[in-house]
Amino acid sequence: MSPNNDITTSSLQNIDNNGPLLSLRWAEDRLFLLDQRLLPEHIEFLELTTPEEIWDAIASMKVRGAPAIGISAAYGVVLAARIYDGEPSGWLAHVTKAAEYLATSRPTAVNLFWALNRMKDRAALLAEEQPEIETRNLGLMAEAVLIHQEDEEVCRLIGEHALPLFESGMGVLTHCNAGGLATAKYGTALAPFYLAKERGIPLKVFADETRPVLQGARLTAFELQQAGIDVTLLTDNMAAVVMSKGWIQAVIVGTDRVAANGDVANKIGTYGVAVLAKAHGIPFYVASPLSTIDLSTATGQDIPIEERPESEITESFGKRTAPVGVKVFNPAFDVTPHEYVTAIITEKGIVRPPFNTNLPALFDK
Ligand SMILES: CSC[C@@H](O)[C@@H](O)C(=O)COP(=O)(O)O
Repeated sequence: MSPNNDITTSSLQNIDNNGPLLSLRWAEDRLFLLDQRLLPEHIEFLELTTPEEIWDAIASMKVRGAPAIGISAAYGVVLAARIYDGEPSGWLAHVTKAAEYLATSRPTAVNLFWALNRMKDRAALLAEEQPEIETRNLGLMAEAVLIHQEDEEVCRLIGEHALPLFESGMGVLTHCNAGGLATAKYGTALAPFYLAKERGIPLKVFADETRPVLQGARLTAFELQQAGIDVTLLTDNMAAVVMSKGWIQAVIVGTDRVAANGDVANKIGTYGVAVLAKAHGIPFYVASPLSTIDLSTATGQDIPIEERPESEITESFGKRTAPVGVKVFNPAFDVTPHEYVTAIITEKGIVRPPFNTNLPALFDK
């Protein structure tokens, strides 16, 4: 069934003809979450009302992409607080425990911990200043909404800073999905493509399909096509050939965590793309909100890399595609060493090497 035949009433409210499909929406005391596992075949929104449901949606990648999982987890804390029916003296411990539980859903994207820390800090202040549980819960709600709204603005700014890097007619390769679906709106790596479209600047986007769970094919190709952006889908092993043909003038990807020295964790396969870009003299850009920069992690070697179930590799296209019992290695992310990164584009502007001094400077401004 084509996606357009399958759009439900609730999803229609999320489609704005000039922009991307929104992956998250808070309404009616619940989180409406676009189930990204079902794309591009079905556009279906889940209605989540408990922290356990949010934990499961993050762990099973119904919601994915660093900023989107941070926002979802923040709403998870709101839902946990609303369930609390004890004395005001136990409220903070309950909320903190819920945040710690939500933090166990996925290990690599630092936005998850960043958002949960913000919620915990807010909860601590509210517990100090507000005697009423209801007022505290409203305060937590306001913080989650702020995290959500700020992300949209941050993504738009990343797009504004990145756009001048791309000239009219350029071919730009991206890996995984760092688009509107992975964020509140616009995305990080895909934000300049939306702005280019708005301003009539033609770009040719090449999307790697991104094995094993195909975020490039299912999500990036889908959302760019929906927005009328010129996108060509490639399998991951075609990146070298399109670069050698001279079709790619830049690479831009998102990230799950940037270490203090500029090493970048992103979807498995990103490192290979960066090495290929260097071999072909093509700039390799990383779009990253400040919330994804983790100065407390010294280098990429210190970033925890999630390993996902073997079935993501042994079962594809709805059937078994590898022998039963074969050994499998399935890391969800890799680390691109900073020497392959031409620049990191943030909401505060473009950061170039040396990253170990230029990244901390971003937080002083
Ligand atoms: C703006 S999203 C940045 C990253 O989170 C994205 O590139 C990515 O690697 C997502 O991985 P996923 O496993 O789909 O959550």
